[in-house]
Amino acid sequence: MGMEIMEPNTCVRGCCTSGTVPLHIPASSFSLLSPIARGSESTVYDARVNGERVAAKKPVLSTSDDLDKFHYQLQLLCELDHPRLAKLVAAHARPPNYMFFFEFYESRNLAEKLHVEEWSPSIEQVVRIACDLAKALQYLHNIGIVHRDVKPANVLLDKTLHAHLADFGLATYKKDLKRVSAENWKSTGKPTGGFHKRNMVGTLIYMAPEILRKDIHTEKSDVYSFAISINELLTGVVPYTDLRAEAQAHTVLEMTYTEQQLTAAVVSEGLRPVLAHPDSGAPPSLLSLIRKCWDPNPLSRPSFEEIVNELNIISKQVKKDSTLSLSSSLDNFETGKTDPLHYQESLNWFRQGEQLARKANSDSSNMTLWPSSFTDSSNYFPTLSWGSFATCGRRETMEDTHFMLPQMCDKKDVHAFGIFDGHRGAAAAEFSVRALPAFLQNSGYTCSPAEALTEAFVKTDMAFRDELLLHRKSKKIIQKDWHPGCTAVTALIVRNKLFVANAGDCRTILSRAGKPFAMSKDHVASCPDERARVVNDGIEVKWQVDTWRVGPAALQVTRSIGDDDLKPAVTARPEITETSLSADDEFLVMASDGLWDVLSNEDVLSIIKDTVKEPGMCSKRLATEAAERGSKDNITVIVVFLRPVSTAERIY
Ligand SMILES: Nc1ncnc2c1ncn2[C@@H]1O[C@H](COP(=O)(O)OP(=O)(O)OP(=O)(O)O)[C@@H](O)[C@H]1O
Ligand SMILES: [Mn+2]
Ligand SMILES: [Mn+2]
Repeated sequence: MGMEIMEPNTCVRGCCTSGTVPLHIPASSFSLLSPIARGSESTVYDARVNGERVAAKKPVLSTSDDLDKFHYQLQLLCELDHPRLAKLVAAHARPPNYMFFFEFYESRNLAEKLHVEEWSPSIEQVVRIACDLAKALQYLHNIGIVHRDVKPANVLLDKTLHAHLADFGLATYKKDLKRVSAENWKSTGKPTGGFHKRNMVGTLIYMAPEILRKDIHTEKSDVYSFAISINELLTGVVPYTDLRAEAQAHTVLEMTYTEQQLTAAVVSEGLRPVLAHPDSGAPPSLLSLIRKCWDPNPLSRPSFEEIVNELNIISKQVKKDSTLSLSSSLDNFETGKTDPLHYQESLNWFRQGEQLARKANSDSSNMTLWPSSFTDSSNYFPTLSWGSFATCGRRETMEDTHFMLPQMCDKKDVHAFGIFDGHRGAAAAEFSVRALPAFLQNSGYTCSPAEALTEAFVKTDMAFRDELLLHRKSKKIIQKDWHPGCTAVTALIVRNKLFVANAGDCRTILSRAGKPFAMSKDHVASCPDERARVVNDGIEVKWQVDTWRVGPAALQVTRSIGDDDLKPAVTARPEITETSLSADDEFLVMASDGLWDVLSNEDVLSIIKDTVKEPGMCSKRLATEAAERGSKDNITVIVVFLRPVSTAERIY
């Protein structure tokens, strides 16, 4: 910044000196613009010094103790010179203005980057930031300084996303800490209350157990905070707040730990934040390093010298892996876009489901789908005609999908129909519409129709979630907290038997002797049984806005395919109903909730009664009616006539 130094370059007391940093720049050379951050002990401003952008940190100085601290910090800052530390470029250390001026780091602090911007760094970026931080701390420790406030909010990122450790408000020479403690022990035989207050500093969730136990801060306490911070960087989750994580964090939330309870759990029960999952793509060596660094025993934690060495090895490994996986993922990936932000949309989920379906059905030649032993023999056989209609309605995007497989596998008495209603995107619905019929067929060679339906739902759900995980790992999906799902209903007719499998709030009804006969029940959180089941499986159900909703995602349905943030409570296991068809059964209507939101079962029957008896026309008429009655959702309808429709009836 090439600033002129005015001699003597000292603070007002003469205790701080520097050969390179001007310590009393004239008031005319700087201006404070807007505040960036307001802490309890200081305010940080966006500022200019000689026209250049800097961050001005103006401490609150209300007591002489505060003034002493300012001088202590300035002395310390004047000694620092390392590229991975926030750089002091000037100071004003004379009344009436006491201020530090730092080089400005454009990409904000790591906490904001993660939790406000929802940045999801690649493993390479994580390792690089970990290296930056470790080097900064290694340097500090080598010159006898402990930082005592290592946390993402004190890690500043520059334009290139390199990290700079900042905030030396609590940094101190180790020798000073030792001296304080020795004095205290000598005079009273025991640390005093005031001593506790002064020394138990930092931010609770990043504090090592020994600090929580009110021991002296050592280099190894910084190592602990470093580990908590790096894990936060890997997971994107603020320590102890993850609603979705199981086990440990769960208990924290459910019991709404107070600070005291959290302290007790960290100190005596060894509670730690949930470690990043290996599926996140984090190399096991990095995870094991984090675990070593947050060991309860400070002496078992590695030093920063060891950490830097280990990170260098990990970094090389990660670079090698990423060049390998990049080339292979490009091979497999045929769509044109290369911007990772668009991967998620450009993934073709229909094709993903289809490819899987092909794999599932590789060796099924000369096997029979549901031999007659699976269904009772009866003289009645329905005569089918079918049609469908699907509309986006007032929504901008279509997240419903459906399939119709009459005469499945060329069996003229086996038919399957299904509707999927996607939420949080169409991915799950697109995947399932291709995968589920394939799984159904595959299980149909060995299982009963009801078992095959259950298997098809469960396997589709698992396959979809595996697929998601895979793409998250390969970074084709980088959006955090994207947990697409879909509800699903499938009707399977095997000879004279009708089986309906349902998970969610699509619905299937039968017109039986002129009356609606429900073949499925809506799985929504407003249904007490379902609500109790979900709560029992560990996910909270709360009344929000207008209805009962499940988990942080505030889902209304209680069963679905996908939604991996709510598994296993929001199960993909369908409820299955079965019935024997007879001459009383006129038609079957299946539809997504866009229809049922505004039409009752009775409405649907009476509309069909008034419509030309052609299933495609009936479906369209129902959807149009629902749209006219104000449905705001996507609407998909399948109508299947189960009896021959006379020409007269057809024309109406
Ligand atoms: N050099 C800088 N460039 C850009 N932003 C900065 C810089 N220094 C500080 N900030 C911003 O101001 C925030 C507060 O800075 P700092 O941590 O130094 O202050 P503090 O008052 O000690 O905060 P606290 O004690 O609450 O952690 C940082 O998290 C960062 O967002
Ligand atoms: Mn800070
Ligand atoms: Mn601070």
